[in-house]
Amino acid sequence: MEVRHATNPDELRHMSDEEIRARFVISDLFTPGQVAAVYSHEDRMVLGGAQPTPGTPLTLENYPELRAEFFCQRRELAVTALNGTGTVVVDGTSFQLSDKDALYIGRGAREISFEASIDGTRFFLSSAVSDRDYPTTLIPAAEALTTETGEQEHANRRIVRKHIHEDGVASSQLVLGITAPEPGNVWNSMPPHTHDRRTEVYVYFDIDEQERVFHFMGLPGHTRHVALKNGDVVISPAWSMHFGVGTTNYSFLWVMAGENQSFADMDHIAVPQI
Ligand SMILES: O=C(O)C(=O)C[C@H](O)C(=O)CO
Repeated sequence: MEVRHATNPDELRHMSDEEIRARFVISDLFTPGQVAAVYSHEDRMVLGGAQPTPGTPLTLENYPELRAEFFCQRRELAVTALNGTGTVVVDGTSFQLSDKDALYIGRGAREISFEASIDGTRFFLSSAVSDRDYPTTLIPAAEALTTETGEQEHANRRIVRKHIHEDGVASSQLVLGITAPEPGNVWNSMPPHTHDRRTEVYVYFDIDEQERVFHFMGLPGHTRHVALKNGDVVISPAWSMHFGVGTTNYSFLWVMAGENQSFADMDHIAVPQI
């Protein structure tokens, strides 16, 4: 498993475009027939992708970097179907996931495998260290806590769906949801914000091959951007703003881990300060 180190905000200003991508962007999580994972020292999150081909299940391995007896020995894990339909089997119990459903898997689960019902099914994996055993629970997209935010005149009207959150399925650290700008709207997470108590990771998806999302990061007054394609992941350290604009409509999964689980605990940055 690749290991990514944590970053000091002062470093970002001096990093080349290539160094920024190498530190914060993960572009190769989804390969047919494989599970891939990256360990980030930002709040010790593990981010992964599983893309099984129908008829050939994949198993989550116990990566040596974890120095654990099994992956979830000290960790909780969220598995989200970005696209497609499939089954996640946890210690012999099967959970059916379709488009944008999430499965919370509590600490202590030993055997985890992924099966696809259709070609192109992609499961995104996000994991954080857990201090308790919470029950494994399926959160269908239709049961996510759904709110609408933003304004058409700012091209940022969007639907925010919260799957794992403070008032929903219990977890130790993970908070997870999926946001989709409404048709004709392209900006996300505006006005920008930081939350010094949590790392946040975005996965952009539902994007055609010829389109891109430009994702901004950094401190107010010192932003950098990365151009992202379908399935790309970007890590935002707790100190970093995180917002983006697409050349088209798109969806993104966001997942946080850290000191607290309070979605509202954020510091907004006014647009002129960006
Ligand atoms: O579009 C939005 O606004 C979001 O989805 C915000 C993310 O959930 C986020 O960055 C929470 O910190």
